[in-house]
Amino acid sequence: MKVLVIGAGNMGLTYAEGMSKSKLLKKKNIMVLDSSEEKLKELNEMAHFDAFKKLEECVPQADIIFIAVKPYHANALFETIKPLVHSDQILISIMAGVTIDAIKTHTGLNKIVRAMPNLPAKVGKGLTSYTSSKEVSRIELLTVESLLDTTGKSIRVRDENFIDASTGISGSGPAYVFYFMQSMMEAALQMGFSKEVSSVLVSETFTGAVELFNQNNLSPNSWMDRVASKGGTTQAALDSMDDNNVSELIKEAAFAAFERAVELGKEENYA
Ligand SMILES: NC(=O)C1=CN([C@@H]2O[C@H](COP(=O)(O)OP(=O)(O)OC[C@H]3O[C@@H](n4cnc5c(N)ncnc54)[C@H](OP(=O)(O)O)[C@@H]3O)[C@@H](O)[C@H]2O)C=CC1
Ligand SMILES: O=C(O)[C@@H]1CCC=N1
Repeated sequence: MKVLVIGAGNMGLTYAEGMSKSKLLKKKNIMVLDSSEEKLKELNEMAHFDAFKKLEECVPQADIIFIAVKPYHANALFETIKPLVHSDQILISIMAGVTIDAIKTHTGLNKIVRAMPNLPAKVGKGLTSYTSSKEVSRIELLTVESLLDTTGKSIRVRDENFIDASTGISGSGPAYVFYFMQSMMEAALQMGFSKEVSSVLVSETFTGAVELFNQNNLSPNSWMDRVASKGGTTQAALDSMDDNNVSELIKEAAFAAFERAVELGKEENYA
């Protein structure tokens, strides 16, 4: 089996590296293509897969084509690969918003997997949701799943609406966590801690809290209760968040990402 990754940015390169480390595929069976000259130079220096510049040299020999370019590059790319593809190929897209129907129409392919990963894939802690067109067989889906799992965990969802929804939760979600971390680090700096100490205070707090959550069967609300003493410091912070409607604002933000994913799919030029 040969896999071609098109677009060697944050996510594409992460998947190519995940697949190569997993030993699922030999080096000669992982092909990576990027349009940027600078990126190609980097790719050529990496020993664990073959780098390509021209689509015609790699698209026809791929069994699985993994598309990891930005949505606004999708249409131009689809147009160029259309004459090079053949109906047995499976196309996996991780592009936000780009629908299975649009991919079918613009590439002529029918075996489509739409997936939504997230950036922790870079350290093997990614979460990828995926769904597929009916033309992808069960056995093919198992192969796809094993490829997605090379960067962390995967979850199969019922339909594309849940891909857009998971974009609002897990796909964009790491940025919400970083937003929270950034604010806490700024508060620590204002309290007089150095940058280094602020960073340790905040990152260890996040790591520890997530570890507690993962190792037990309690809801975040129950954990909040265990941190907060009646009339104490945590309650003062939680009251301040409630007074400022922070919970509702976070939900609104997640829905804004979800709605943007749906909207991107309708625009079809993904601008
Ligand atoms: N970043 C994230 O956290 C997540 C991203 N995604 C999705 O993943 C996709 C990729 O995002 P990300 O990795 O961040 O993007 P990047 O910009 O990091 O990577 C995309 C790469 O593709 C190259 N490229 C553009 N057009 C073509 C083309 N026609 N042929 C080959 N290569 C091309 C780009 O080159 P150049 O820079 O020269 O344009 C760039 O190197 C997006 O569609 C996004 O929606 C999904 C979940 C999470
Ligand atoms: O911001 C974006 O559109 C992409 C999809 C999810 C994360 N990054």
